[in-house]
Formats: sequence, structure tokens, C-alpha cells
Amino acid sequence: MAQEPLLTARGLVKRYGRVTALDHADFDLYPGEILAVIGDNGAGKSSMIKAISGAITPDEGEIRLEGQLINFRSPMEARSAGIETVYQNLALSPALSIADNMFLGREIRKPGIMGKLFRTLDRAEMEKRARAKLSELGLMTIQNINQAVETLSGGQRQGVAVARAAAFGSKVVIMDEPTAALGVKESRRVLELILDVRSRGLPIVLISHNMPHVFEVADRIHIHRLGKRLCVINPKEHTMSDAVAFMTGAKEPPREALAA
Ligand SMILES: Nc1ncnc2c1ncn2[C@@H]1O[C@H](COP(=O)(O)OP(=O)(O)OP(=O)(O)O)[C@@H](O)[C@H]1O
Repeated sequence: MAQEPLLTARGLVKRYGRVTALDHADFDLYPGEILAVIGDNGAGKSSMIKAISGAITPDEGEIRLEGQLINFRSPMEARSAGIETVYQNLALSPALSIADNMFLGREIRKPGIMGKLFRTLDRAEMEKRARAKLSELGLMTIQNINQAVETLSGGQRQGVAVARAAAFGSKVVIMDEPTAALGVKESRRVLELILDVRSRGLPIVLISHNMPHVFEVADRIHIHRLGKRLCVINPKEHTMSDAVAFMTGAKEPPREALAA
């Protein structure tokens, strides 16, 4: 690739007791691309994403965003740096409204009765912005922005999580299995959202076990095996069964796809 990668990881190691979840894993994300990350159960995909998004600290290795060494100590720090992650378990607060969830951890405040000393939540502004964001992303099947997230369908919840990531991720959006719990129609909408996000210039990392979805939207596919990146393939040059064979070790990837 001619361009410089936006986000890189080199030699990531993460051990949990005797289990080595990451064994010198590398990673490269280029500007404006959809990079799928695939691998067998336990290959270390989530651990790698968690290291990149500040949810865990790797034991070894380095991560760079736009060439700068980064060392996130929490997901909040990664979010402040422009890396938004939609986790497998969503990390939404079910009892809170859609608007509150969209602004969770970055609430908009206004001066309260005591002026600057006691600032109160600016609900009207958050609702206005949440509504605008959801409508911009074509998610306005949600009627009431004050509806509690626990009353939404799985697809709508995923929509809120994706919308939140797309709204605040200024550099990278990471999605861990965003269609895993969804029906056909809802999955379709999430795939469209992923393409929408890319069309706005944001790169996306998509971790998924769903090969048809991966092959439909990915520009490149990072294959993770036994705690490290095995190879990166172009979905236009390989079939889904090739990808599965590389992933499981049934077939050797071609030399040019192998990670250095
Ligand atoms: N918090 C933890 N404590 C102990 N072991 C862990 C922990 N998190 C992950 N592991 C182990 O690390 C290895 C890699 O797990 P990880 O979740 O990163 O894989 P994955 O590729 O995302 O798997 P899956 O596709 O099943 O979600 C597994 O053996 C897993 O059991």
C-alpha cells in the first residue's frame, strides 16, 4: 500500500496466566478502509482489539496512531483520541434513554442555578443532537429519543451503539461482532451503516465470524491465528473457503499474503 497506515500495532503480547492470548501480534489499518479481522474462536481477535482500544494493557509491544506512540490506560482515553469501539456486549446502559446512551461519559452540560459552580445536564441539547445523528445515519425508525434502550429491538440497540461510535469516532471505528445477535434485516442495516461510515472517510475495523458479511464489505481481511496475524488477504482474490482454510490451518496462505 502506498499510503501510511493510520493505526499500527507491533509485537503485541498479552498473557492471562498460562494462556497467551496475543503472541507478538501485528496490525495495520489504513485510512478510509474497512478491515475485517477474522480467526477461530480463541485466536486472540478480541484481545488485540481491546489492547488497541484501551480496554486492556498489553504486556509487550507498541501501538501507534498516526505515527505517534500511544499507551491508553482506559477505553475513555482511546475515545478521547478518536478511537470508538462497539463491543460485543454493546456497553449500553439498558435503563437509560437513547439520548443518554449516545452521550454517556461525554454529557453536555449547561450552567445551573448557581452558574458555573453547579452545571446541570443539557438534556434538550443532547436530545437534539442525538436525534440529528440518528436521522443523519438513517436510523429514525426509532420514534422516541427518550425511550429506554432496554425497550428497543436488538437491531435498534445495535444501531444506537453504531451511531454513537460513528458520531464520536473521529479517527477509527472498531466493531466487535456487530451483526452476531441480529436478524437478516437488522444485519443488513448495520452493514449499510458500516458502508456509510466508510463513505464519510472513517476507517472501520470489523471483527466478525460471518464470512458472507466480511466478504461483502471488507476491503482487506486480516486473518488471526494462534495469537498473531497470520496474513492479510484481498477478498476479491480469495474465496470464503480459502479464508476459512487459512484461518484453521488447513491450507497455507500464499507467500505474498503472509505477514512479515
Ligand atoms: N480475561 C481473560 N482471562 C483469561 N483468559 C482470557 C481472558 N480473555 C481472553 N482470554 C483467553 O485468551 C485467548 C484469546 O481470547 P480472545 O477473546 O482474544 O479470542 P477471540 O479470537 O476474540 O475469540 P472469539 O472468536 O471466541 O471471541 C483465549 O484462550 C481466551 O480464553
